[in-house]
Amino acid sequence: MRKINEIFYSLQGEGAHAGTPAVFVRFSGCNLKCAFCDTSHESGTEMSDEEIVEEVCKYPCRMVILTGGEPGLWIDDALVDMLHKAGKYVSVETNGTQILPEAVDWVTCSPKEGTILRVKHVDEVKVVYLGQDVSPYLLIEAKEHFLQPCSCQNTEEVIEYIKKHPQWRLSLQIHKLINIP
Ligand SMILES: C[S@@+](CC[C@H](N)C(=O)[O-])C[C@H]1O[C@@H](n2cnc3c(N)ncnc32)[C@H](O)[C@@H]1O
Ligand SMILES: Nc1nc2[nH]cc(C(=O)O)c2c(=O)[nH]1
Ligand code: SF4
Ligand SMILES: [Mg+2]
Repeated sequence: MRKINEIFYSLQGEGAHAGTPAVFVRFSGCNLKCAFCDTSHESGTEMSDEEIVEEVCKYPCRMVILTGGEPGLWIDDALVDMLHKAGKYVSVETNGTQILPEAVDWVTCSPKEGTILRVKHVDEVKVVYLGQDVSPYLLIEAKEHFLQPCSCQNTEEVIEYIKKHPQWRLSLQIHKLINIP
């Protein structure tokens, strides 16, 4: 059984897949307590993998986004295999502190200051920008490196930084701009 905070159908709002319809599976619980975290994930219901997959399959899209909380604490090969057998593409939103199942199709790593990265394979890096030194995160091998404004509040600052450091791309949280989950 796994503790699930919510399962909902929306569009990926962030990063390289922004705009793609996806079912979000939000796991309860995290190993970090980021002051800026925009998600209350502590409450949850225990669900079996069969129940999780059944709920996911109520929606017609292929992409499933495992998030939280920190999904890296809670997911394993068995769940990823079951989602694959149901025909799904499995994407994970992680803070990067945990080793993930290798079969995951897409890893979005959002590293946090003062943590040690244990994730082995990263497809995109997506840093919440608050004026910190983000240059070390360019050394993480990935297809794309995104900076994301914090709660859409410092977009100008992020744009100015990216124009000076064009290795980065802007990730807007479009779901917050268009008021969808
Ligand atoms: C709620 S976290 C859950 C997954 C994982 N714990 C992590 O931090 O990547 C999902 C994404 O939202 C980002 N995020 C959290 N709070 C934010 C905020 N206030 N503004 C912008 N992005 C935020 C995180 O950095 C992460 O990329
Ligand atoms: N629409 C939408 N896109 C998202 N991308 C990552 C999210 C997350 O909380 O992990 C998220 C979210 O909460 N909503
Ligand atoms: S690691 Fe992710 S879920 Fe955990 S507190 Fe930070 S932003 Fe929130
Ligand atoms: Mg979110």
